[in-house]
Amino acid sequence: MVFLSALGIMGGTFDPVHIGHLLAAEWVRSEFNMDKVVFIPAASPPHKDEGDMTPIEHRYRMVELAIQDNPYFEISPVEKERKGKSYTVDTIAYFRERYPDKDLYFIMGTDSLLSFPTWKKPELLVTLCSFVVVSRPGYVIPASFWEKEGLLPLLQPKLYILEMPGMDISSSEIRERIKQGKSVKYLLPREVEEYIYKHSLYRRSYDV
Ligand SMILES: Nc1ncnc2c1ncn2[C@@H]1O[C@H](COP(=O)(O)OP(=O)(O)OP(=O)(O)O)[C@@H](O)[C@H]1O
Ligand SMILES: O=C(O)c1ccc[n+]([C@@H]2O[C@H](COP(=O)([O-])O)[C@@H](O)[C@H]2O)c1
Repeated sequence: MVFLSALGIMGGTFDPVHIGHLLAAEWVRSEFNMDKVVFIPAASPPHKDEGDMTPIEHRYRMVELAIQDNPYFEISPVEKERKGKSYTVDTIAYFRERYPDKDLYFIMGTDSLLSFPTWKKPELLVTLCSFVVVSRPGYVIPASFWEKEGLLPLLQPKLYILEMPGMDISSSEIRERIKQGKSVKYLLPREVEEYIYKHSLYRRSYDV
């Protein structure tokens, strides 16, 4: 039996999931020799306006379709099923309890790291897992970020910064392109693209 102990957790709004997300998860998995990466679509992302957000059922299904060909990728409904805001500290506490012996790594892009000090209970969160931050075109960590007192000394020992091939892709750009009738081919998996057209996502209000 192979002993595998590192688990990656990739949270996101995934509206829709795209190849930037998938590459980040696979890059980190491979670099850290993780046994799997669990994708967690957030039902109610704390920092995002839910007004025009696609219903979680669609976003969740698109992630299922996107990861189906990668045996190392899984999806969890933990935030889909939880009421209220999808706070990462609650999600990681759940995984910590479920996998007491595993090293947990929360995977995120540089933009997420920059907002990290404003997340719910960041001082508790840093005690529950480590963090892998992947590079993202357009986002740099300013020197002043490292000068913040209080949280940073706690975060830094648990933080890994990883360069990955730059993917200047965002869900918002994909949504905008679809709205304008432009191609999104190769920006996301074909199955996800087909799902979007089949359900007329990003063009009108949605029925689940
Ligand atoms: N192109 C990318 N390169 C690296 N990391 C990314 C990329 N796109 C998203 N991420 C990271 O994936 C996580 C989930 O991102 P999210 O679902 O909000 O996608 P997004 O493309 O940033 O969406 P939106 O454009 O709607 O804000 C975040 O931690 C984010 O930093
Ligand atoms: O817990 C928080 O306070 C918190 C605040 C902002 C973002 N997050 C998480 O960070 C991940 C990326 O967020 P987003 O908004 O870029 O999709 C996702 O899993 C969010 O739930 C978490």
